[in-house]
Amino acid sequence: MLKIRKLVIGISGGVDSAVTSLFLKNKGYNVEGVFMQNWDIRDETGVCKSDEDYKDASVICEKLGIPLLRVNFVKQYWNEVFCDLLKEYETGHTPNPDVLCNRYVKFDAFYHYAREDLNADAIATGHYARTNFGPYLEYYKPNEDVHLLKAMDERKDQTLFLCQVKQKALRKTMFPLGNYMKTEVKKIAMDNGLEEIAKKKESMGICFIGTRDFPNFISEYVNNKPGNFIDIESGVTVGTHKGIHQWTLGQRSNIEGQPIAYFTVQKDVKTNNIYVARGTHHPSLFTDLLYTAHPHWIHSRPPELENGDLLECDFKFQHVEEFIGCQVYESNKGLIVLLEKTRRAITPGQFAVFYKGEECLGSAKIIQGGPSLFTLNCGRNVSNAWRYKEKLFNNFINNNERRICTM
Ligand SMILES: Nc1ncnc2c1ncn2[C@@H]1O[C@H](COP(=O)(O)OP(=O)(O)OP(=O)(O)O)[C@@H](O)[C@H]1O
Repeated sequence: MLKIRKLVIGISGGVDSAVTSLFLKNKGYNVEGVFMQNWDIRDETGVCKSDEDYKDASVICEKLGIPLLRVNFVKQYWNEVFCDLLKEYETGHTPNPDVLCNRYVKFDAFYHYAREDLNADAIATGHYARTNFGPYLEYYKPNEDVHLLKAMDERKDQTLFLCQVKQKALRKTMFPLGNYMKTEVKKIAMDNGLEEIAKKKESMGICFIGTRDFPNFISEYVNNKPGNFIDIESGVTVGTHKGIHQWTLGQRSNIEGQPIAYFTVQKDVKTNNIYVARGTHHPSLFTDLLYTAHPHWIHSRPPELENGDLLECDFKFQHVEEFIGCQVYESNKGLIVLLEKTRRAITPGQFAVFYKGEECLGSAKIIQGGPSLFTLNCGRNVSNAWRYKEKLFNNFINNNERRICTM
């Protein structure tokens, strides 16, 4: 067990951290709140959402009798999260800033600030996640590493966003909401004088965009480089666009003057061309293979990989989607992941997140999707195409080539 003389909680002004604070206060901890300011640019209406959230955080803390500090992490957010985001968009990828914000800001800058500047023994957040050290670190072991576990509320589970967090901070973090359903949390807030906070609209999407549409926002930071939309089947140019950073894989490409619904399939950074396909279920959008960069394992490298075997586990790369079984093979450039079923729009820049049962093992950034059903089917019938790909994969594994294969 960890002796806790002081605990610092991240208070965002939302219902989850409000109820987390209430729980901690009721348990008698010496609690101090920190509101992190990660972004200080006003949106086009002159509003800085951070000011409104800080006001709510102050109301919560006043009600619960918790001192609150407003701490500026704008520099860390800009350098570690936003610059990476711009770089990713410039190279045609679609990043996940929430994952990086957790890794570099909440579970690094904030953690170190709490530990070193505020002398806290541990931190707490309102994330829906669990660890094997327990919601209040009651099973903390000084000589053991911690495992990250899914939340009880599977719909709200936020382990996907915590998939790059480092051991050091995770070992000393409490997630008091891990065993609660979101509906229960809202009810607790309502029953404890936090009605206004409970009714507050949940923040959706990337916090700093404000009410602007995404293409307008991103064009303020990334230079437009016009290119063509090319029909992947016919090779015919069907329209033009202002830049590959404005489009993401699987997204409907609203091509001017085109009555047909086209969807983004592939981007070519060299030519700025975007390949599009007709219909949201077009086979060029589906693959069951992907390549990633080097992984980050939350606890330790899985024993299967240590032994040079395939790791069988579950995969997910978006919060809303279902888990899917997969086989993971490690190469010297990263991971090669073969999915049990095809998945739509495997998007470079997003994180492939791996689970075994209730445990989130870790994650790796997707570099590239494998050949699509459309590519495989060119000149072959479907079952032949599957056999062909299986052969490629098996050859690859059997030859134990320690390089990324380019199929
Ligand atoms: N600006 C912030 N300042 C301090 N802590 C924060 C801030 N933003 C998020 N957090 C912490 O991270 C947790 C998860 O935040 P996130 O925005 O991902 O989820 P959320 O469900 O909207 O949380 P909440 O309802 O508390 O706003 C919060 O509960 C809080 O503890």
